[in-house]
Amino acid sequence: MLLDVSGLTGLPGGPYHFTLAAGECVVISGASGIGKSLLLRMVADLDENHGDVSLHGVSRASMPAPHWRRQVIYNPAEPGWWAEQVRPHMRPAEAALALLPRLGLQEKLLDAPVSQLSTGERQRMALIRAVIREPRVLLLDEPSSALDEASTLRMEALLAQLTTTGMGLVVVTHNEAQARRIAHRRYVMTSGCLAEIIV
Ligand SMILES: Nc1ncnc2c1ncn2[C@@H]1O[C@H](COP(=O)(O)OP(=O)(O)OP(=O)(O)O)[C@@H](O)[C@H]1O
Repeated sequence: MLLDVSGLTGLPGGPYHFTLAAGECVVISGASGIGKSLLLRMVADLDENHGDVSLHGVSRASMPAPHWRRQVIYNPAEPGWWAEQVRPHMRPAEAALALLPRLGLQEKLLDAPVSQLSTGERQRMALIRAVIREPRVLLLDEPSSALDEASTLRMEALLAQLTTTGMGLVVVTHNEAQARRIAHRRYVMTSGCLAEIIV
């Protein structure tokens, strides 16, 4: 199993259990405020949490936190940026250049200040920023919340291609049509547990 989450507890409650295979896209949905973002943050080890989380059978507890976070990347709906321009965030830059047109973004945006990008442009740039780091698992929190339909479909096509490389995706979305399009398996989060639903 690529990712195995067992008995995970923390601020949103729990214990939560779920699995993710290599090349799989798992969608998590649930009521607003139930704790989906906090769950993803716990998996990425960004907030205090307890439980067993492993990657390819290797326990998260056995590796330094930065090593875990390079392999399991959390991408929030409204990502943070640490430099003024877009380009310094893009390493390696060549990989970013190749992905820009896939998401309908112009190359000149790399040299724009982050603050001048539209919300949807920032959201797509942040996805590229995460993808080019080649994580084994990408945790995506409402990745198309700021996107129009055409951009959403382009983003979904990229996600599908990523799964063919073996990357595992966990996607939180409120968009039911999107969940049906992209999910290999689905969970619904209710207070205290994740229930797998048949797709
Ligand atoms: N750092 C925090 N400390 C305390 N409570 C928090 C913290 N962050 C979030 N919460 C609360 O925890 C609950 C779950 O938040 P979370 O953002 O995970 O919900 P969500 O399921 O992702 O919601 P949505 O679908 O609206 O994005 C909310 O009631 C939120 O106010």
